[in-house]
Amino acid sequence: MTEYDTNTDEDDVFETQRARVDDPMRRLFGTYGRENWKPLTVGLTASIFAHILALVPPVVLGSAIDALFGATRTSQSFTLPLVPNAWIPNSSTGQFWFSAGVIAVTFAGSAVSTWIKGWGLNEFAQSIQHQVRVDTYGAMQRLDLGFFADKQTGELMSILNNDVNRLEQFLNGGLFVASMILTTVVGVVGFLVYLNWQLALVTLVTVPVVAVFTHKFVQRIQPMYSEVRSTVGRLNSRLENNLGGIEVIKASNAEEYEFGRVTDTSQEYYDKNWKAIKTRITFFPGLRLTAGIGFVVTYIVGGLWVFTNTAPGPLTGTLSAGAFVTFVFLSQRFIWPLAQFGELINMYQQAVASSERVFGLMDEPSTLAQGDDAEELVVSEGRVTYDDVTFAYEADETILRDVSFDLPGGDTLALVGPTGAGKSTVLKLLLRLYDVDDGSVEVDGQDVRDVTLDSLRRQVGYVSQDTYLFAGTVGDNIRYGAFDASDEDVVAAGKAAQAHEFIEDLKDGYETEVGERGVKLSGGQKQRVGIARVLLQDPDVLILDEATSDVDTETEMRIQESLDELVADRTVLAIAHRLSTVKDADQILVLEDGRVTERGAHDELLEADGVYADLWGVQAGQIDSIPAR
Ligand SMILES: Nc1ncnc2c1ncn2[C@@H]1O[C@H](COP(=O)(O)OP(=O)(O)OP(=O)(O)O)[C@@H](O)[C@H]1O
Repeated sequence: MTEYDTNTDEDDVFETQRARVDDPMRRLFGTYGRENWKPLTVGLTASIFAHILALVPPVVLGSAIDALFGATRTSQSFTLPLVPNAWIPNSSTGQFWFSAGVIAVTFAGSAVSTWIKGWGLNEFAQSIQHQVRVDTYGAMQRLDLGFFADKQTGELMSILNNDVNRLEQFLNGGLFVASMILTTVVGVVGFLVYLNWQLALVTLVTVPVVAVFTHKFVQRIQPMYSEVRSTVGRLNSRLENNLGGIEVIKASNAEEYEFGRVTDTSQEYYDKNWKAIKTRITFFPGLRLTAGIGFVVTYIVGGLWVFTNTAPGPLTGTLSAGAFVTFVFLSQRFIWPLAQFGELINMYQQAVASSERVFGLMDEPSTLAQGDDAEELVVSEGRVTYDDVTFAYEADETILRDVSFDLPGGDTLALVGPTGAGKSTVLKLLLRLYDVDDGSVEVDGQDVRDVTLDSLRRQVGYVSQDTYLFAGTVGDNIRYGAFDASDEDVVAAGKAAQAHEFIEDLKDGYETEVGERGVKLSGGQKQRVGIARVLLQDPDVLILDEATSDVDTETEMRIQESLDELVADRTVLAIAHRLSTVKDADQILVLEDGRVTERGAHDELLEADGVYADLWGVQAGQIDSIPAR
């Protein structure tokens, strides 16, 4: 019995998703199974065939003992169940070679069938695994950011990995075990009853013992596995957090502290797992003992029967030596499949839980679904209009209230305001990462909710404060989003973003790997790669979340130059931290607690002597802190 999977079922954060799925196994087989019925049929047929063939040698041996190897061999002719007598040679020597041939052919047939079974069931399970994973990822990728804000990456990864893999395990291993149980138990028990129903009853005495023993074992070990699974979860998140925060650990000189925490969590896993292992390793000897008792009882009863030539106790009739040998051999064959029954039930339950999570995620509705009548966004001028926009992330916590502005094409809007005022939120609504609760956001008179997401995001570019780079080359990262761009275009974008020089200085130029999340580049370099990326996309409207991070004066200048190149001739909405961006903006909007409290051009706002004048004073170094108002 294998150790069960290491995913947590308890405290399931996907409770809501799971609850909405009815009969997930029917859906799994109905949707994905149906498409892959050919390898399934081939695999199951071959599996059943292989198991039946494996039962043949003991049967042939039994017949051979009675007809060929005993002292009385002339009195009984060699026969085989289901084989016409006409096929069997008349002479004893012929019969001997015939029986040897049948056994050899059976083994060869069993080997070929096992190979075909392996091919069929693996092909079936792997194809479904692939299709389910890709479909789940596709569905997940379409969800809005609110969903991702609520769920941890590790939790979603566990669906895409553990749950999908668990389905594969069930579809391959589970179906194999099911076919084995069915064929072997039905085949063996049927044949034993056919051979001698009375001795069969004696042999089958072990069946309830195996069933009870297995049931008790599963009952005991299940909670232990649950504990193991949750400690694995804790260990994983500890390691994930530590590796992600390795810089902070080093900078805070917390290596020893973290080493201790990892050691404790790992020790906890060790203890729980060892407890489960101790129980698990008693199961197999216990099963062997039960099988042994069955063997001994069958041997004694059957042996006495043959030995004394009289039916022992209340039993009646005769038993030949050959039937006895077949009996003893076959009686061992159904113990193991029976013991696997508990495992099968367990695998099935796990597969149900996994497919509920997988399908639940697939069915998660996106609140940003695009309507069937969504049209392409056609940008002519690039005018951006917010009309009384109200928005909340959580139902009862309004973040933006009645935000309105009208930004003519080609103009720049600077959003300023204290931290948490809602500046980023305003911009996210233009990209339609979230939908407004009230009011509207329009580009050239088209509501962003009425256009296709694809056309919107193609024409509205976004430079974030912290450029996310994907593992890959610098060139790949610049090309991201404009995948067909030529090498020349990529270099031109690099040059325009003032990034060409440093890229050329890298080991392999544009082919240099940037490492995970671009760790091999500095903050300023990453930003310029991000700007080159957006330059290549050439959007009409640009969202700019300026970085606050301190960079040296030269980098600052370079970034400014690349930004100048970027914002030229585009409509720009910026969260501005650079004095120049704010000062030169056509409109400045001061946001406080989700409301627009001041608006106008730089000089007008300075004159008004409000919050903006204070913010400006602090930034420009004219005053030390914002005075209380
Ligand atoms: N995904 C989210 N779910 C719930 N609340 C959020 C989410 N994102 C932001 N908020 C909240 O919305 C408010 C506005 O956040 P926002 O990021 O728009 O502010 P900001 O003005 O851009 O701040 P900063 O200048 O610090 O970046 C904050 O109170 C924040 O806690």
